Amino acid sequence: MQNSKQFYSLLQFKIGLCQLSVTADKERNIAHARLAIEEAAEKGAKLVVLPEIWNSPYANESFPVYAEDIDAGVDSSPSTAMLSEVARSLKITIVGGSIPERCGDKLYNTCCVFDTDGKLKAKHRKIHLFDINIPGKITFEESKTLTAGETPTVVDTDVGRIGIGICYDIRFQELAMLYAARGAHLLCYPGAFNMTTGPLHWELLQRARAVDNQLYVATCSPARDAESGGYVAWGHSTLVGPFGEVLATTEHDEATIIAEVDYSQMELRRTNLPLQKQRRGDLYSLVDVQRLNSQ
Ligand SMILES: NC(=O)CCC(=O)C(=O)O
Repeated sequence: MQNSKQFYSLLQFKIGLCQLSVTADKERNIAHARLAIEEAAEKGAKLVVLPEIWNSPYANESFPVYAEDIDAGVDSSPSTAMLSEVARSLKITIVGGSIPERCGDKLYNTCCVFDTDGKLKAKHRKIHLFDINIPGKITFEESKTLTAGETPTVVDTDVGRIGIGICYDIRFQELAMLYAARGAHLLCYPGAFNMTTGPLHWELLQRARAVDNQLYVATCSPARDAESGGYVAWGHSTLVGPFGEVLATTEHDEATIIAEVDYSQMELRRTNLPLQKQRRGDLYSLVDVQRLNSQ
């Protein structure tokens, strides 16, 4: 594995995926997320992942109301202040799901990663906005309120090199390939798939990203809320291993998954099936794909 031991200390560790219930009460959501993180850490998790949009309802009307100015510091961002504080006090790494972020006159769907000192290590703004129209089933346009991020995010942490995507980002295999090429061990996708595409695509996409790139994939969804009349999330937060195997998953209710990540499995699978060496870059490359797509 590329330069692995140079920057992270844990080859094997427990990951916690907190599939949280989310309400319209932001203060409650923050306190609730904190309790779930503490519970996961108590059970031994060294890395905790939260869902997409965990401090606010997932709705275009809510994003501007719940948005926080992350760059302006802890006073203007109670959600990230909590994440930073809890990461520092528990000495864990947190992939902080996502929250609506305000920056100037723009809004983003943003994931913050905190290290064991509580420092903000990375900020990923969702690159591919979720604009979908399946008549009679689901219509949603994130682009009505949100702006797309411009930067892929790979971050070195105590628990390995992590590539970050948010929900719809998982549909774009080139992003995962780029992360793998940059030496990521684990891809984390906080995500809130829906009741139409979720049953068919959610697990399929995770397993595809994992097996194609021979690395770990972790996803974390909000728990399903079918009563409030808002967006209904599919749930099913999951950890997939580098052989495409589902290592841990759950249904749609609130739950915390604790599961084991072991990077030696990546080495094993890459030895079993040396895809990176066998790839015929002389016959095809991402540059060719981009060129053909734009013709
Ligand atoms: N929040 C999202 O990006 C949802 C993505 C989704 O449901 C899909 O089908 O893709």
